[in-house]
Amino acid sequence: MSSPTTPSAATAPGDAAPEPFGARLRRAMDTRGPLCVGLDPHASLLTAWGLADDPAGLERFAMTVVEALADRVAVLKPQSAFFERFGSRGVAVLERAVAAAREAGALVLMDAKRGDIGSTMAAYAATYLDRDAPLFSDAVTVSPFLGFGSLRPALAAARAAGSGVFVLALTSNPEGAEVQRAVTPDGRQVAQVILDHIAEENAGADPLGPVGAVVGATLAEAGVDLRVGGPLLAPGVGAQGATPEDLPALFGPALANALPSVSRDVLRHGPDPAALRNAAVAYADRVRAAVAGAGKATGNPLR
Ligand SMILES: O=C(O)c1cc(=O)[nH]c(=O)n1[C@@H]1O[C@H](COP(=O)(O)O)[C@@H](O)[C@H]1O
Repeated sequence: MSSPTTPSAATAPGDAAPEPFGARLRRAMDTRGPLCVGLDPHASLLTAWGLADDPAGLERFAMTVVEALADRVAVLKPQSAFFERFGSRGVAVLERAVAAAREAGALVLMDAKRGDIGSTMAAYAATYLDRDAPLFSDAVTVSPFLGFGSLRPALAAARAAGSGVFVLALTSNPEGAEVQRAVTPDGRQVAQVILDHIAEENAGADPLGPVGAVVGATLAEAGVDLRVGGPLLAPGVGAQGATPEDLPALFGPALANALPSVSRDVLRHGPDPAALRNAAVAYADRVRAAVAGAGKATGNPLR
């Protein structure tokens, strides 16, 4: 995570077709380190940073994080709710933060967790995955609990734009299990059904498909097959108790595609940009070491 690079550029010079998200993400993870930092402007963090809990404080917070980290972390993940709570002025800050982060070379994963019937999903897709939309992002989180098929408009829009979609599968919160671990009539867990759909979407993609899964780093065990051919966003590192060292046991043969995500445990180091950077670099280094250590232990290069 040392050398500032520009993996977010979706279109290669002289090439009209956008470069697929999976290729851009793989490059970003390899060059910058496999880490996502969440941009979650909690009211308590604004206060701790000496900022007012208002749109001006929000803008200062968001831009400080973007300026400190977007030229070196692989992925920045703004959590939309923390911006939406300020209404249109908060959404305007989100637009500026997304544009500035992409400009600085980070891939922006919009954490919006959208999910609805297909025709409404198409509007969400237009919001985040249309290249001309004010909130256009490199990827967006979506919820499959109205049925995986309801996500089709987002999956199609992502492919067309060279963007990605991260589908909730096994979330980091303990309450998720009652739905996600439920067993379907064919004997699979709901989470496995979702993961199987994702794998189908990514079939044949190299190095990574555009459809990721969200798998909480807090889980004691996976209990499902995580080899979906796409990235595995792993929130829950830091404030929710998971560590980079937990990742090899949880992800097993899918470890190379894991993208751990940390929000509060990096953000609490602000507003000093150097302290924010050091916290992110330390996490990226620990993830790299955990992945490399697992590769040595198994004789598998985990690539
Ligand atoms: O999709 C997510 O990012 C997500 C999925 C999940 O299972 N658990 C989870 O915590 N998240 C998000 O990841 C972030 C975690 O923040 P911290 O606990 O502060 O690191 C929040 O923005 C959550 O909304």
